[in-house]
Amino acid sequence: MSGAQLLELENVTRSVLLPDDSELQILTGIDLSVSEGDHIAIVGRSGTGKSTLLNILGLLDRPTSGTLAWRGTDAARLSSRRAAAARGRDLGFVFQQFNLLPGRTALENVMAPLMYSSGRDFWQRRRLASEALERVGLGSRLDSLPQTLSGGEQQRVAIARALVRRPRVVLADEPTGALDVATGLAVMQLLDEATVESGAALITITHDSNVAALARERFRLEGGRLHPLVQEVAR
Ligand SMILES: Nc1ncnc2c1ncn2[C@@H]1O[C@H](COP(=O)(O)OP(=O)(O)OP(=O)(O)O)[C@@H](O)[C@H]1O
Repeated sequence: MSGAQLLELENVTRSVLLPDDSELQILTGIDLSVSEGDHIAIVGRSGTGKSTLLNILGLLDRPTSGTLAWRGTDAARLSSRRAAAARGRDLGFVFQQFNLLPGRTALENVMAPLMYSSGRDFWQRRRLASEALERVGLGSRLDSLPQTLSGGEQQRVAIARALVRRPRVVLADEPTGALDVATGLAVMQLLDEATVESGAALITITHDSNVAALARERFRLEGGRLHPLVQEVAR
């Protein structure tokens, strides 16, 4: 069952001005409600605006029109300080290419987001990071460097890093895109379980319908809008 509402998009559009002064309409009317415990998958062909939508959901970009509310407050009214705090603490990101710091151990990578926190999160960063790595099954690889880990293991480090501050929403952009099918599904299952366990909402952007099938709500982004997707995958 869904918990408190976190993000709400109403009739959100996003367009950009091209060099010839014409306007490219990328998103034409997005309605989406995201609550605690949700797992939403958004699929769509290349160039349909998935990254554009993810940037808006991650408070990195603003809609051209329509409203985006973050925990009941219109994001346009959030001070830049509150928006930055939400991005740092309440939103976790997982990327296709893992984006781990090379030359830093798994533990140091997961501790990195806690370096900017205060209180318990800062002082207990080593313990919190090692617990997060244990949760993703990497308790024995704390001192491993990313280049000595497999792709699936690197993505699990990235998941531990995304979850270590206990975000309210995790945004995953093609999280299985650099992994083989079996590893990708295992990583996705882990990401789903870990977010459910921490009570966060998970939004997965993917072009892989098997990955999308793990989500509890699915949409296809097409023509600048989200269309509910019925289960269409046999596994
Ligand atoms: N700042 C910009 N200026 C011009 N065009 C842009 C800009 N941002 C996005 N676009 C265009 O808008 C469309 C949607 O881009 P977006 O990156 O959101 O798509 P996507 O679905 O994430 O694609 P992919 O799956 O290939 O990453 C693309 O055609 C892109 O070229």
